Amino acid sequence: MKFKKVIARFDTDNIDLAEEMICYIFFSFNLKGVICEVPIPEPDEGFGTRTLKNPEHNSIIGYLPDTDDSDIIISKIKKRLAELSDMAVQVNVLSEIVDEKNWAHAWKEYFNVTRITDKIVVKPEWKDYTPAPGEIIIHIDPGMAFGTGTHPTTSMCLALLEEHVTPGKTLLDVGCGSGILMICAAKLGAKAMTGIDVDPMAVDITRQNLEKNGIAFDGVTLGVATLDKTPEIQYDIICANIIAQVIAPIMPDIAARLAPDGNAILSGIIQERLTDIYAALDTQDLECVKKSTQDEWVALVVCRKK
Ligand SMILES: C[S@@+](CC[C@H](N)C(=O)[O-])C[C@H]1O[C@@H](n2cnc3c(N)ncnc32)[C@H](O)[C@@H]1O
Repeated sequence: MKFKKVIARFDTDNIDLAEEMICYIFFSFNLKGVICEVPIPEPDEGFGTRTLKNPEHNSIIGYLPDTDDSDIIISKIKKRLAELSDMAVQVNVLSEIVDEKNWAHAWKEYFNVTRITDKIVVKPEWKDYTPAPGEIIIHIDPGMAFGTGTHPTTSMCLALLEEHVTPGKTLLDVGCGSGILMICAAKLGAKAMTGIDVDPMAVDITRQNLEKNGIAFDGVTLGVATLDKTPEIQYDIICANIIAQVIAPIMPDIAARLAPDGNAILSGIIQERLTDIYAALDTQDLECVKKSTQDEWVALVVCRKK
């Protein structure tokens, strides 16, 4: 099958805000395999055996099946992206036709072994890494789904999972992407886990990655669904690494599934949207007990008000 690769190359002083806005527009047009490419410093020496290729530009890339409608969709995307100039984000959109087999692996050259904490390391399947005693290695092949651990929103969630998951805890991951958070939780001892995503490809990739990491499937439920269509079971930990515009409206559904002493880890939030999230927490009698930040991104740990 052929796809249209859509590249939004952008220039701005606020890269995180631009990433969030462009990803939101890409998701709203149902683009698949959305990745953010921004120039980053070289990884620590000794991580992996190959040199990372650093992108030259800030770009968000996504894919659309190449159908009769794809050019119309791209022109609508261009129109929405042009409106970002009001927020001092200049976007230039390029598109090209690619074969699925070519693009599905193109991003791999940017993904290296990534240390998240002293204990947690994310390792792409095709890289070498010898674990130190006691390290948790997350083997990941995100395929077309989001979640390599290199993005601040994911790495903050992984670090917060290390603080909150103890053996036997139950977990719900809203927007499981590559399954990276579920794998981390399972390796920290979580037992019953549910992962949902609106993207069927992400759910497939999560299933494959759980298998690659030797995570037993009894106690694991995966589904292509939104949270309101997911059974109202209570979980000790709920993760939602999406974006603030998605998280704030589903706060009642999150609250309904949070165990009395449970914690929700909310990520994918940029500083500018924090007040929307705090307002949504308030309506559900939830409060923030920890705030992590990396660049412009924020991840919150929330619980019921005591
Ligand atoms: C930023 S990625 C996070 C992936 C992974 N959990 C991580 O932390 O790296 C967000 C994921 O949420 C999914 N998503 C977007 N809106 C959603 C919604 N309303 N309900 C469930 N999943 C959603 C996307 O398809 C995507 O896979």
